[in-house]
Order: sequence, then C-alpha cells, then structure tokens
Amino acid sequence: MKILMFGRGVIATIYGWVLQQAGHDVEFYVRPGRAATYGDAVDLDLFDTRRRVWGQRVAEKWPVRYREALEPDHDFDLIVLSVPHHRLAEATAFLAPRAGQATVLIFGNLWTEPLAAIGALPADQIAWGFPQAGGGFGADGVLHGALLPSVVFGTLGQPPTDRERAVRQAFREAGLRIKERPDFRGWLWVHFASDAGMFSQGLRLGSLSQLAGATGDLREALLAGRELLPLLKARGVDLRRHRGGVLPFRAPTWLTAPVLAWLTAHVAPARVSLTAHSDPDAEEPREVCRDTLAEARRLGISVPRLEAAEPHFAREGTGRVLFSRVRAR
Ligand SMILES: NC(=O)C1=CN([C@@H]2O[C@H](COP(=O)(O)OP(=O)(O)OC[C@H]3O[C@@H](n4cnc5c(N)ncnc54)[C@H](OP(=O)(O)O)[C@@H]3O)[C@@H](O)[C@H]2O)C=CC1
Ligand SMILES: CC(C)(CO)C(=O)C(=O)O
Repeated sequence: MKILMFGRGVIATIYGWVLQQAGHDVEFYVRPGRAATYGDAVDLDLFDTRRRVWGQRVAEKWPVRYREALEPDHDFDLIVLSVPHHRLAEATAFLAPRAGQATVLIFGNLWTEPLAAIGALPADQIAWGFPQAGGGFGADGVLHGALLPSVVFGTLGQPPTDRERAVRQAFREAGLRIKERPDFRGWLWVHFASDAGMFSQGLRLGSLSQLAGATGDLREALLAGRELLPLLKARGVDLRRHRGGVLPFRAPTWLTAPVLAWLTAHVAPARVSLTAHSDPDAEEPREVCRDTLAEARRLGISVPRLEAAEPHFAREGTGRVLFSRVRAR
C-alpha cells in the first residue's frame, strides 16, 4: 500500500515505521517548511512487544520521506490521521478537499460524535482505529516509546467495509493483532474519560510521567476515572459493552493501584509509555481534562477529583494556563 502519515507526531512515526517495515511505501505529510527542521531521519528508541512480551529494544536512525504539499490527484491508498482531538477539526478541514481516492484512518482520541469529528471528509472513505503504542519525543529529539502487539479497530455499528478490511490487513501484515470494537463510539469515549482521569492526576503532579510507580497517585487517577463513569452513561454509552475498558475503574483500588504502580515501575514498555510524557507544558492533557469537565458540567455530573485538578488545566484569558504561571514562580 502507498501510505501517507499525516504529521510527524509520536503515533504517526511509530506506526509509519511499523508499516514500512512490513513492506508498505510510507511518506509523511508535514506543514510547509517543516521537513528541513525535522531532518531526514528519525531517532527511534522503542520497546517493540510484537514478538517478545517484555519488548525488544529498537534503537535506530530511520530515514524517512516527507512531502509538504498534497494535491487531490495523489495516489495514496491510505492516509493515517493521528492528531490530538483538539487538532482534528483543522486537520480534517485541510484533508477533506485532498483525500482523493485514499481511505482515511482516524487513529486517535475523540470526545465528539465520530461522524461530526470527520468534518467534510467523505464518510464512506473513513476507517476507525486506535493506537496501542505510546511515548513521546525527548528533549534530545529521540522518540522514546513502546509498541504493543495489538491495535484497535472499530466500527459504528456496521460490519467493516472493504476499505476498512484492507486497512486491518495492512496492520495485520505488520505483525499486529487486530482487536475489533463494534461500538467504537462508546469505546473511544470510555478511553477519553480514562485519559482524563490519568491526565488530571498527572497534571496535578507536573506531568503524566510522575505517575509511574506512584501507587497513591495512580489510585487517585483510577478514582478520578471512576467518577467519570456516570458521565459516560449520561452520554448514552452502554457500559455493559465495555466491561474490559471500565474494569480498572470498577475494581478495588487496593488491588489495581499497586498492580499499575508495579507495572509502570518495573515493566519497561509500560514504564516508557508513561515516563515519555514528561513535558509539563503539553497541551493535549489539558484539552482532554477541560473538555471532559465541560461536558460533566453541561450534564450536571459531579466529578470532584477532576474539578479539584482544574487549576492545573484551566485556561487564563490570555490563553496561557494557570499551571505555567504557578511553575514560573
Ligand atoms: N503519544 C501517545 O503516547 C499516545 C497518543 N494517542 C493518541 O494518538 C493521537 C496522536 O497523538 P500523538 O502522536 O501523541 O500527537 P502529536 O502531537 O505527537 O502529533 C500530531 C502531529 O500532527 C501534526 N499536525 C496536527 N495538525 C496538523 C495540521 N493541521 N497540519 C499539519 N500537521 C498537523 C503535528 O504537527 P505540528 O507539530 O506541526 O503541529 C504533529 O506532528 C492523539 O489522539 C493521542 O491522544 C493514543 C495513545 C498514546
Ligand atoms: C494515557 C496515554 C499516555 C497512554 O500512553 C495516552 O496517551 C493514551 O492512551 O491515550
């Protein structure tokens, strides 16, 4: 397949590498002028768990190809669109007139109705998925991350179309197991709420990385997630269809918090997925928390832990966040 990764973010880079390794022809679309600043190779430092449970360390310089323009008559078969949810509207507006004949895989967090989130992109060209990888670029420019052996794909109630099956096949050929989620709208929202629980407590400490190995703070994150279950129900999510996703929030925290703490302290792929999120000024965690809290308020759901963390993600009139000001003191 000829594949265009949109942007050169964390997820686009990890899966671009995986797909190219599987023999696909991979290029990155970056904003005009950006290719030179990114440089012609990515420094990867990954734990790849596709073949080994504890992960195989990959440290390599991966030469990549960029394009800074996209015309609708391109011949890409697949465009992978993986951006933070608050950047999706801008990205879909750019891509809608340029999608050509490609299938567009929406591959990330969402908190709105999925079909509204794709804007003017043609709905019959869309596939839905979610990465099972994590990480971040360090100050040294190296991408530190972990790749899990599966990847999530979903549909909005219908069986996968031919296009959607072809995308699953491309990921399967890359050695990834496909986890199929027929109520993907609900799955995405459960995931978003669970991120809000984690991010709210990470922001309280400075960044998500601080949660690694921290039993008490992970307990708070799990309880913050538990408080969001009524919000999901109020949004119409049938939680019985997402038992696996909500189990960590329903299970007793005397059990789950120490297990999570142990995993994130001692198991390299789990540890790296958290510790790579060390940027105290990262915007996405704040946007996730803001949007979740706004929805809880709109629907009149009490979320005391998220609310208590609000000073760390609230926006000032100027657009700066309160938290940056507190840190600067
Ligand atoms: N990172 C992680 O560990 C995980 C992330 N996810 C989810 O995956 C998705 C992607 O996350 P991640 O890879 O971390 O995000 P990043 O912020 O690392 O990457 C986004 C990329 O998209 C580019 N981009 C965004 N908007 C545009 C635009 N309009 N035009 C051109 N380029 C654009 C950005 O470029 P620029 O810098 O120029 O804006 C950047 O390169 C998110 O939904 C996230 O929640 C899920 C699991 C784990
Ligand atoms: C919580 C975290 C950081 C896991 O890597 C994430 O970004 C996600 O799964 O959405």
